[in-house]
Amino acid sequence: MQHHRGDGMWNVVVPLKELNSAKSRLRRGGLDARTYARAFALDTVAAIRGCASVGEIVVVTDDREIRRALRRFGCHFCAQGPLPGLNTAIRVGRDHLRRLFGADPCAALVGDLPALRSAELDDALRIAVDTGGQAFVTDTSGTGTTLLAAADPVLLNPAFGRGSAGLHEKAGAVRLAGEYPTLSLDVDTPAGLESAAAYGLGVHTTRLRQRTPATPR
Ligand SMILES: Nc1nc2c(ncn2[C@@H]2O[C@H](COP(=O)(O)OP(=O)(O)OP(=O)(O)O)[C@@H](O)[C@H]2O)c(=O)[nH]1
Ligand SMILES: C[C@H](OP(=O)(O)O)C(=O)O
Repeated sequence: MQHHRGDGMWNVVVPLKELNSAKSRLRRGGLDARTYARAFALDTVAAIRGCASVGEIVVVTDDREIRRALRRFGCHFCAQGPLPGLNTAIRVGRDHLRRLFGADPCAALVGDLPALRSAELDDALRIAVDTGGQAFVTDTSGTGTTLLAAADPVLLNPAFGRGSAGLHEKAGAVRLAGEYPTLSLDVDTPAGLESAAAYGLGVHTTRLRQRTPATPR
């Protein structure tokens, strides 16, 4: 077992698709999806890194540019491996963290939360640890999931995708009922980007949005 930042702290998995295929709904909305996906990843991981309760971060991606861009945050990196899909990626990250760091609590976050505030994630993780099992935060629609956390990493069993909130709940995960406006705000569409901007985007997405036209094609 290696030394790490803080025994008992949360370790976090962030799955990130290859930039060329990421954020197809933004692309269909006329935005430069590749560049936005990269900025979202940077802002999401910067906010996670800013959490007092987070120890290690593992990013699961096959994208070399993302790895290069995120190196500054001291992340670990895993390749997706032979099997496709978001849940596979999260399981790969979870297992990597368990191998390296043992039984510390483990959370998975989507990588498209450009307005995420560290204090909000810290709050959610503090409540999640008390559940003793799995806990989750929904997206703004209430049907998707942005955070799945497990006090014991063996219990982290991701079912992300359409209707994931219901699936996580059915599996016994506790729906965190607090106010998590920036943790809930995964950006999939140009309208989602505008909602996130109302809360205050991270620096990378802010800069990009200032450079690119505000009105989608
Ligand atoms: N490593 C990995 N990450 C994934 C995969 N699918 C989705 N993700 C990541 O999971 C998070 C949530 O994904 P989505 O909201 O579906 O985002 P997306 O797939 O980029 O967007 P759409 O193309 O519009 O569905 C984002 O951080 C994605 O980069 C996958 O197959 N592998
Ligand atoms: C990852 C997925 O979200 P979406 O693809 O709808 O953003 C989910 O909510 O589990």
